[in-house]
Amino acid sequence: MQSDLLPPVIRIGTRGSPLALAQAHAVRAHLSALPDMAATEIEVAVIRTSGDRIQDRPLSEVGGKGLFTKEIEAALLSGEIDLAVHSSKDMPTVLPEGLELSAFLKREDVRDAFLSPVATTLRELPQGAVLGTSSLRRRAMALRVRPDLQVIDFRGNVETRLKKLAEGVAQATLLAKAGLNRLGLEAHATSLLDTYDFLPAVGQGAVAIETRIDDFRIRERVARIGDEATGIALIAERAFLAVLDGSCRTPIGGLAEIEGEHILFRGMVLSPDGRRSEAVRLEGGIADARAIGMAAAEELVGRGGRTFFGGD
Ligand SMILES: NCc1[nH]cc(CCC(=O)O)c1CC(=O)O
Repeated sequence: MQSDLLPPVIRIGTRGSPLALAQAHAVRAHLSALPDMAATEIEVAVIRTSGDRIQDRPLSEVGGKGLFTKEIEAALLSGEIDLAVHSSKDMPTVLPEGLELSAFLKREDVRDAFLSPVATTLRELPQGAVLGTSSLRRRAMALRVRPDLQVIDFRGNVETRLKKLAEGVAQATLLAKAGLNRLGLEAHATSLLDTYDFLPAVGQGAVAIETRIDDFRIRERVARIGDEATGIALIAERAFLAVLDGSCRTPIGGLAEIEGEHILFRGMVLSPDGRRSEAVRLEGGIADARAIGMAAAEELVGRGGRTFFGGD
């Protein structure tokens, strides 16, 4: 079984933000607990991405999701690193040839958190209050229930956004509860948004592990630390997103919930101002996860037609 042996050192590639590092270290801890990893040293290698460099423009204008993954995926393909750890929600649906998402850690809280020094919930914010968020989905979802809010762009990592909120740049912001939890900052959440009012982003709360498809030794280890229900949910959600992704400027929410052999999928597309929205809900068996995600998206495309997807 010589060929199954790992090199003495393997490298995990990640972005350098505190959240990304926390996620990479969580994967490292899971891997090093595997019985046959005792003799392998696992390093965490920080890779700076274009998304980290571009700080002055809204990301939706400069090219979206791939910006946070391009350099990391190049390092993975070249063998500089052996696996990459990402927030699933930041991953494009199409990966470079030769790479795959082999596993997901057990999903954290999927909900968005509401953070504000002046109100307990989104609904209780004063009339015309300023909400800081750079997410098209959060903007549209918030405006759907509070059309009076003034939404301003709020870039930067989680800590930067908390600082801006403390400085009064905005009266409220929205952040993934999962990210706050992983950073030990959960006490900053004022309240949590119910997924029935406010659908999370596809993949929210799930840490993805990307590997080279032909690297069987690494894939086999990574598969052993993956959570099966999370993987099934992500198949449905990413299939949903892949059908809709034609327009990455469309606000989209999507969530699959797994209960034993059963899957419940809910999805929504919105106009950027939140005035129009279309929701879908489909359920079935987990074996049909991909088909359910795709069917949900096709249903929305059929109903929304040109209104939401690139039409005028
Ligand atoms: N876009 C940044 C990003 N990517 C993943 C998370 C949170 C962690 C997760 O969803 O797993 C965040 C921060 C946020 O949206 O609050």
